[in-house]
Amino acid sequence: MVKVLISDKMSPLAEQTFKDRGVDVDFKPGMNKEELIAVIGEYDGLAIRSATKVDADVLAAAKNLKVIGRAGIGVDNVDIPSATANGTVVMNTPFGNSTTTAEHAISMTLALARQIPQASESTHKGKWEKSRFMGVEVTNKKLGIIGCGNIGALAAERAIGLKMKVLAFDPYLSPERAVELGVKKVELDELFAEVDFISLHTPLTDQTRGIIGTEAFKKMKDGVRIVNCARGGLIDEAALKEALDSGKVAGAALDVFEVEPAKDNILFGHEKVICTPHLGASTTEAQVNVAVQVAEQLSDYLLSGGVTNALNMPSLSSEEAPKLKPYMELAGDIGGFAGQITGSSLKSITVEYEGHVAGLNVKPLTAVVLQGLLSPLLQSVNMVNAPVVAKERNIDVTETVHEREGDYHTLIKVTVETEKRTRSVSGTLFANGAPRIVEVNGVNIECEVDDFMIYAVNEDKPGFIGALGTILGHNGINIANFSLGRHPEGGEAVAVVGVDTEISDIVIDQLTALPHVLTAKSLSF
Ligand SMILES: NC(=O)C1=CN([C@@H]2O[C@H](COP(=O)(O)OP(=O)(O)OC[C@H]3O[C@@H](n4cnc5c(N)ncnc54)[C@H](O)[C@@H]3O)[C@@H](O)[C@H]2O)C=CC1
Ligand SMILES: O=C(O)CCC(=O)C(=O)O
Repeated sequence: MVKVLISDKMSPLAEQTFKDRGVDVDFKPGMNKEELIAVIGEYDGLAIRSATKVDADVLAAAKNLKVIGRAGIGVDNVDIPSATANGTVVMNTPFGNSTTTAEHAISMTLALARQIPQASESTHKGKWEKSRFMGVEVTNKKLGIIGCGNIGALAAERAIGLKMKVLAFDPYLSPERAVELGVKKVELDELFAEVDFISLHTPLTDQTRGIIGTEAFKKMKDGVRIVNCARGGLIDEAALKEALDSGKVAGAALDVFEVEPAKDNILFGHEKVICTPHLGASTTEAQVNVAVQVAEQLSDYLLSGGVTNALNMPSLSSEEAPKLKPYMELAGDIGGFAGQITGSSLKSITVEYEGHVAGLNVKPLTAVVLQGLLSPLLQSVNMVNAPVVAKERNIDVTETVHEREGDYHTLIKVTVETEKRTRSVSGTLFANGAPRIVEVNGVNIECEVDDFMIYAVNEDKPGFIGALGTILGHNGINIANFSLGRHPEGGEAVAVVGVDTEISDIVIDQLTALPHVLTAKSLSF
């Protein structure tokens, strides 16, 4: 039975959803790093919110961890490159809390405009300070949205409903989408120069870290108000304090902080700052959404191989997963075959899909081909990290889909180009779903894939098969399958032999020493 750990506070519906799906689940929120490291090895899945930090140390201990699910959007608390290297899929729930977070940003904007938290505190103290809390209207004011994705767009729509004029800076926002939303797409400097309110909605990345800092404040209108319900590191907090003290910024509403949990912060106690403790996603509705979604996504992956909302792997629905299963085996076999017969450094890999397979979701198959191909050459390659590993090594990967049927009703062909030459391996599935290799380097063959195999290329001259059988016999090696093919008579011939035991280097040397043998290799699957 697969086992999952929920290591952050989460709606009880997450635990219930796992149990309903037949997944063994432990709910242990509040563990420190050492406690997590001590137990993580037991689990196949990990469901988290933002408190659990899944760093390289945790992942190094996570020997069985196949999937991490973030019940929420931001995954900056997960070391995705280390997870990828570990073969661990990282998923989030990208829409479950977006409405709630957009509503929080709008609430913070209005609270900032009318100083509601400060006025509330003063009134509770019996001060009745009517003249101290003079506010500003938001109607007809300009709001600058930085990051106009899911939440930014929802916030923009709501601000337009409040009769604000919305400007948006987002390099990935298309002009058409801007028109559809009713926002003016602008460059960042124009946004800074024009707006009365700024609301941040980007992820925290190397490009967005400190996007609001000393230089940005210089470009803003005096009396600007800033709302951050995205991530703490987007604003340089020391620079914000200076801008608030100087009066450049009239107020800031912060849900997120550079260091969280924020128990101590230079902005705490500032009369122009209102704060919430990372409550952007904290509504009953959002927490039910993300808890159920994360439990469903993790269960799907662990039980059926379905991949939804993964950040480091192509998506694969639960309906597609069983259809792809036999192809996964075939793709791994073809990739493994091509990788083992390829000696020198890879320049490019082309994966072609023809016939039935071309109608399926081939992205995960390409990942498995790459895993098979790269595994003989590199250590620690898995289906999740194989595309990244190929890219890091400047290997061009091309995926081509031909809807037409060729000689086979379904075919995967892998062509590998190295510095020295080009090789290819093709395979099909028989009606019973059994994988068959049907072509190697342009030579038609037909062989099953056994655990141990010999691949030999020889000049097509009489006597080779007998000599090969003799060597294997003398070494006590039983032949399970034998497939032969050749280029036009007298050219190169290919022999692929399935055997019952692993082939030693000594046997390979004996085969290579045979007259007319050009190559002999031991393969294992
Ligand atoms: N306070 C809270 O509790 C919550 C905070 N969040 C935060 O909100 C962020 C946004 O969430 P979504 O809108 O769902 O993400 P999203 O991915 O839909 O949108 C992010 C947008 O930022 C844009 N972007 C990326 N780099 C940019 C840059 N350098 N400059 C300007 N725009 C850039 C992207 O093009 C994208 O459109 C999340 O990454 C998360 O950090 C999300 C949920 C709850
Ligand atoms: O889980 C939470 O409360 C925080 C949500 C959040 O920041 C996110 O989804 O990115």
